[in-house]
Amino acid sequence: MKTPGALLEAMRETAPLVQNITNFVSMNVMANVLLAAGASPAMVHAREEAAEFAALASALTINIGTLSPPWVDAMKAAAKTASDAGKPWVLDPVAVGATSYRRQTGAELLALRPGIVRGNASEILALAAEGGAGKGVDSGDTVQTAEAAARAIAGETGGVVAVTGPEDFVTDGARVARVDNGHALMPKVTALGCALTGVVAAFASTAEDPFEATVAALAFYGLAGEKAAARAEGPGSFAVAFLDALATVDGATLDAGARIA
Ligand SMILES: Nc1ncnc2c1ncn2[C@@H]1O[C@H](COP(=O)(O)OP(=O)(O)O)[C@@H](O)[C@H]1O
Ligand SMILES: Cc1ncsc1CCOP(=O)(O)O
Ligand SMILES: [Mg+2]
Repeated sequence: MKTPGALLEAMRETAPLVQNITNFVSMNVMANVLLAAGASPAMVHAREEAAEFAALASALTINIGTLSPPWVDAMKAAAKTASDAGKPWVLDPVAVGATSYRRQTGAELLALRPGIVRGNASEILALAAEGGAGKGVDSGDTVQTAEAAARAIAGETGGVVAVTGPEDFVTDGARVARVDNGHALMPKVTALGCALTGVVAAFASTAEDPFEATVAALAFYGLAGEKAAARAEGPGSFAVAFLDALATVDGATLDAGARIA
């Protein structure tokens, strides 16, 4: 078993190319977060090229935050290419419970068996068809309430499911972990969940075990949030300090600061 810090260093050594089919809100934030963390982001979503690009990338993220039919076609084609090539793809089911179109698309993407799903508690509940009290993109449920839903999704996909919030929960159906890093300012900056999904993909692209990769990515991200909050006066200065912290946290710092149970 590798430590979270070793997985961070391994990711940085290759600076993996992470393709993101993501929402308009998140594109800039996510690209900057991935660069600061040590990966190489590319936002490529056109139906005409998304699958071709997925063959080049080391990992793929699919985010339904601002979906529309041509994008969903591209998501499915890219997901299939990544799966066929044995590359990790991570689903971020943004606001999946809000509308019937999102519920249907979420179910179709889940049927393509993402290696990792990362969402907030309301999204994981809705993706498992267990309701959820989401308010648009924001969670209205506790992480604990969504643990059974996460296990059910992992059983369905054979992959890893991460539920994020004040304390994150990760399962692959057999193993479970809880990550207690993070700060309450994180949900006050838009797209930090989306950007986290990219960081999870980056870790997964260079780790052998997607469960360990997910846990390490969550601890890294949460620890950077804690370090940024110590310097911030509010969400604005936090957002800037967070990028700096992502670039500054190294393997040894991560192993010393990770709170994983
Ligand atoms: N109240 C909180 N305290 C500490 N960390 C949090 C809190 N809420 C969210 N986080 C962290 O923020 C990051 C994004 O998670 P989350 O807000 O659940 O995603 P989303 O933006 O998709 O809803 C994760 O690293 C999570 O651990
Ligand atoms: C505000 C908003 N609206 C559609 S997608 C999006 C961004 C959601 O980002 P996150 O899930 O990381 O909070
Ligand atoms: Mg989100």
